[in-house]
Amino acid sequence: MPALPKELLEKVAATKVLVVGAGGIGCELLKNLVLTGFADIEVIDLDIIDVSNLNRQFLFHKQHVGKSKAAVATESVLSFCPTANIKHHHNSIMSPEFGVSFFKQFSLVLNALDNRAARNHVNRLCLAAEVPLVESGSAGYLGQVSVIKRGVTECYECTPKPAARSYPGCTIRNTPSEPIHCIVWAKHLFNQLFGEADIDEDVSPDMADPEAQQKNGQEDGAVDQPAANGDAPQTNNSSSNAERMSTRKWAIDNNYDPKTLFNKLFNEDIRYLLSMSNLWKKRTPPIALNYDSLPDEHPGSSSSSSASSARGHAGSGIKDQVVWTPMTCRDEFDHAVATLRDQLSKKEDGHVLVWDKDDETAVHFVTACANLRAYVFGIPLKSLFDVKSMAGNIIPAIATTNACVAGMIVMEALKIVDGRIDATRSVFISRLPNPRGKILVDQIPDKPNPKCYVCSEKSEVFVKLNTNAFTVKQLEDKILKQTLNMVAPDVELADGSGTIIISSEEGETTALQDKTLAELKVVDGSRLQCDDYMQNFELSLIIIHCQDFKDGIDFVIITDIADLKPKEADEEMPKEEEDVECVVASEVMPPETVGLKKRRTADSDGPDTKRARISDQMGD
Ligand SMILES: Nc1ncnc2c1ncn2[C@@H]1O[C@H](COP(=O)(O)OP(=O)(O)OP(=O)(O)O)[C@@H](O)[C@H]1O
Ligand SMILES: [Zn+2]
Repeated sequence: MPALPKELLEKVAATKVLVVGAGGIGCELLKNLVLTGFADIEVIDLDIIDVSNLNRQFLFHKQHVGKSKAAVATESVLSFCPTANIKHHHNSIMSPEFGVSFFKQFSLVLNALDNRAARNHVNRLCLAAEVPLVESGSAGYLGQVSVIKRGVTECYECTPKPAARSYPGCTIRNTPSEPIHCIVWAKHLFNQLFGEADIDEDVSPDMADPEAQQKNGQEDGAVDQPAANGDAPQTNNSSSNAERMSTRKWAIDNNYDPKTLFNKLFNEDIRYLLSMSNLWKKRTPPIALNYDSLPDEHPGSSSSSSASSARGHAGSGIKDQVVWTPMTCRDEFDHAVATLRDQLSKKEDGHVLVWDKDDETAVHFVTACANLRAYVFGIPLKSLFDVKSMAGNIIPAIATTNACVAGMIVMEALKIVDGRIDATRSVFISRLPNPRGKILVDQIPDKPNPKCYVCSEKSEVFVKLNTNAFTVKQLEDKILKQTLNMVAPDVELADGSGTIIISSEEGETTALQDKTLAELKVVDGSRLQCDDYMQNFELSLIIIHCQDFKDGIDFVIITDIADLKPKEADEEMPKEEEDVECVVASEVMPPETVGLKKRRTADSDGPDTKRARISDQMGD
């Protein structure tokens, strides 16, 4: 590459840059930046180096495994460019200390992240701090770089991203038909037993399954619990799913005894499913497993040779690519349960294990459970390698793609530093050459979407839900955090009462979280003022009450305000609308009936005070 003009080189050297992420793209990017002449850099990454990173994250070597990515990346870059001024943070960019004032120090932010939550967050902070952002990503052979500048280009959230693929709860809990259904169930089971338990990730038979309840002779929803299930851990077998008992509590009460757990999961629950006869009218019914008599050969195979090699994890194939026999799965299950139980017992009170595709025991647990379930339902079994890649949603990372993306980031960064934002482009690496023979395709960045609830002037979102059933906690978790990507929302009724229903201060609104919205006077047409001080982001949420939700869907977000809004009357409710941009399916838990309790007003202790409190703690 020809040397940069002197004037640009000077600008480059004087530019303060933030690199977010020191993984596959981030390592290449840091190396490129210093070689280009950038000399004032801060880098942040929350992770430590894993052995699996070494094949493509070339700033890291074997001796660095277990150390901070940000620290080692900095050290490695300084070893070949000792004059650079690089500061590192071993932390998440979503931590409160990296707020708008932190972002304002930089002339440029470069993302090298791998997840949507962090990308959304950085997008919002760059918009708030008015710092240009270069966003990037890679997936196998595909790569992409785009420039985001407030008021000039579209932001990361101007175009809704497709929802992550999810599977209907009934399929996962009652009628799996593909290996992925069993893998999802096994990951949910890991969380129920050892991790952050989520009510939407229940693993026990679902009596509310509409198919099971079809009136057809006997109503399956009304069958008596089979005797073997009488002391079932997750006694959610009423059609309302109202009486849930914690799977975790049951497991603890049984000291995580692997055989007891096995019997419950792969025998008693399966016999219970079998009693829901409607489910098996057109499907092959599952088989309940017996802990003491499992085959040591693969389903359908008459020889046990492959089985014995699999059990010892030896044989000619690569160890992780051997498919375990049902008996090996049981042994692996026993071992993994015992190990995870020990790991959990060493945690401080209230702390749990976190599923990680790079944690060997966690992957062994999921592989064993997924395969035992697959065996129960006559679904093909998968190797540890396959389960790991399916459970981790892994598209193999390719070092050369990351290298190209990192190069493309620097090219766009140089245009920004040179004051030529109009010359920036969105650049894509495609899999096959286009008709003009190009693999790298660029396009002029799109303009901001005037309807974007993140970067447009009017941040309004409509949400349809059943105010009599939807709880405050569900509003916070499913809508504000999981769907609208807020991190620490404060929510106030915009009816002049100043009632705060959700506070980002821990414990402040805990007493309200199980109340339904209707109980807090949030009804059809209510407007909620939502504020995330960490993202400097405000949003009006307008509630549309809707009683009839089906198929496990319990709310619908509508962001296309213009089509919904009657021309004159702001307060009038929008009509039914098909322009739905996001649907999240889950079950609705029956609400508790408790009375309305008014909270403090914004004047007395509003989000502004909170912001000040946080900066006090930081000492700035
Ligand atoms: N909130 C965050 N704050 C700071 N760094 C983050 C955050 N979220 C993700 N990262 C970092 O972004 C980097 C993304 O890099 P990459 O896509 O190569 O992921 P990886 O974890 O290194 O690899 P793989 O996921 O394939 O094992 C990771 O190092 C990750 O730790
Ligand atoms: Zn936008």
